[in-house]
Amino acid sequence: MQWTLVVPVKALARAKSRLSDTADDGLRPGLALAFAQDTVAAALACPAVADVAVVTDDARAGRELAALGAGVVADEPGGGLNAALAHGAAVVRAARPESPVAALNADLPALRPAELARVLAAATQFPRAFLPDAAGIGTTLLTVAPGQELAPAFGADSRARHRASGAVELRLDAVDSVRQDVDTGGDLRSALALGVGPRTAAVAARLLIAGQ
Ligand SMILES: Nc1nc2c(ncn2[C@@H]2O[C@H](COP(=O)(O)OP(=O)(O)OP(=O)(O)O)[C@@H](O)[C@H]2O)c(=O)[nH]1
Ligand SMILES: C=C(OP(=O)(O)O)C(=O)O
Repeated sequence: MQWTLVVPVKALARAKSRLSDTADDGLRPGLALAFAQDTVAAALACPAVADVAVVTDDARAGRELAALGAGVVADEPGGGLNAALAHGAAVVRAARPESPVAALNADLPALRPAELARVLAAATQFPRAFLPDAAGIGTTLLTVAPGQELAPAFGADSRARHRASGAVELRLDAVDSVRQDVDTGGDLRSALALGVGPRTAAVAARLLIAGQ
């Protein structure tokens, strides 16, 4: 079974505001882009993934992620994360109605293709399923079988909201790379400890050199 992934990417100039203590305004857009590049590259390297559609209004992010092999869907609703995901899911559904769809956050710089494959394999058993983030409060991945609505409820307390919506919580060990989203400096240290992709590693080295 091969999945279509929908990956939302916020405008880089506004992205990752909670990392402002770790990366200043000059470096943060590049750091957010590096997270997205490492996330998308790992997703495209996953044998369970047929294609990746990035939903973004950011021209630079769209160009760089298309260069990796992702499709790009314009964030036409411009109504925030869940509107972007619902729109992206509708667009990919129109092209591939028989494919299961997963929404995956773009801030998973340590993502490993084999771990993503295990999560998606577990999700195939359920009409809708999700994976909680490393903090246990949010969500990094929401999946939906063909013919079902994605009904994304990302944002504050999304683990509880996805559970309340009837999605099945995936309980898996050893998939830390799929859970480790990066919102804060502490999250970035955790991701670096897991081992990040090459683009994030390069920007993180510049952060260290700059003494931030
Ligand atoms: N297309 C799109 N993606 C979004 C939007 N808001 C957030 N995202 C993406 O959704 C995912 C999860 O978002 P957050 O972890 O809150 O990231 P963020 O909004 O950059 O971080 P903060 O500014 O610190 O809240 C990331 O992949 C973001 O790039 C949006 O309005 N449109
Ligand atoms: C959007 C989410 O991520 P974060 O908590 O990283 O903003 C979420 O967990 O639903």
